Amino acid sequence: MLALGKLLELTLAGHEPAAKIQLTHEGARLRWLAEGALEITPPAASDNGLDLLLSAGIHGNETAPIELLDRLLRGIARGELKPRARILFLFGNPAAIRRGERFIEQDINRLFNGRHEQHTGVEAMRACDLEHLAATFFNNPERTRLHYDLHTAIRGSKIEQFALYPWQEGRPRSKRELARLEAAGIEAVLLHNKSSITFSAYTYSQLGAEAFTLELGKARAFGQNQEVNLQRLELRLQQIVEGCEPEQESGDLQELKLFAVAREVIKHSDAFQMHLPDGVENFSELPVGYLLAEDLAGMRWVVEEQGARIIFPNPKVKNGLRAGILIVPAEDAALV
Ligand SMILES: O=C(O)CCC(=O)N[C@@H](CCC(=O)O)C(=O)O
Ligand SMILES: [Zn+2]
Repeated sequence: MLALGKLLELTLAGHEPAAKIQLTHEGARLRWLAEGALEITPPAASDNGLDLLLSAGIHGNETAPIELLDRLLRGIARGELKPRARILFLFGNPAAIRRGERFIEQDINRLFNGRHEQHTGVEAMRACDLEHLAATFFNNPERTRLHYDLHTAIRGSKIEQFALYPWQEGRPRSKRELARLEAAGIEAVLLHNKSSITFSAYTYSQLGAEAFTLELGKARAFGQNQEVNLQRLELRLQQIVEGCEPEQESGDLQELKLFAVAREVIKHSDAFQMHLPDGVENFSELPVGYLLAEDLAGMRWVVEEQGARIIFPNPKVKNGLRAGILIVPAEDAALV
């Protein structure tokens, strides 16, 4: 196998490879760009015009997606997977991956769309670097641009694998991309309804990519991801890499559940309290009238929406950040 196929090993060791460029027997080029960043260029004659950004480890303890990207990259470096797309592999937060922690100083997935400029430290610098790497990769608007930012969640979930679809004023959602996610085993999609400061929101709104955050199960340490079943996603990613996806069968998205954001719960102060049991799962339903959270000055979040569910409840986030999202089923999402 080509040594650059061991990007994860290099990243975990904090090593820079001696040779930055290597070629497979078939002529695909692997180029190391920076820590945790490797670009694949297919032979010109096979290039199908897709630019595919695959990122994982934006949160350092979310290891199942990191292992998945490692397998894909090794397959390419061994010549078993023959890429027809340009690909950028990114391990998002190397310092946090090495420690096995969500972040070192602050959540890097709240520092995109320029937010890093207001901060200092390891995550702010890395978010700036990731924006540049992604912008340089997606620099040709004539090519098709697709970004999957792969995550696992802090807690268990009633719906194990789901996607979050960023928002941009006036931009329609792609039915084709939703069908692709459905074929990859994704069970539900949450449609954001305002701009955000996550990595996928940046590539979607600033770089014109179709972009998704994918939540794939519960976060566990390296080597302990047997319960995270990534088979369908892995197969679909292999097919996208090789440009051999089966024709999109269904147009009706029968199996895919769509949700919309009803409200984001923002933690304003240290007085913030969330009234949920410790082990509550993502997508748990909450009845109308339920007192979900309280904060200073008598601020209260009471559920008013029929069919409301909670995802990502986390009262430990820093003040000013999202401590949970109240979602509702979305029936009439505009898709093209
Ligand atoms: O499990 C949790 O509480 C958080 C899981 C997670 O990291 N989710 C992403 C979602 C990003 C998005 O909204 O697209 C995050 O919070 O960064
Ligand atoms: Zn995450």
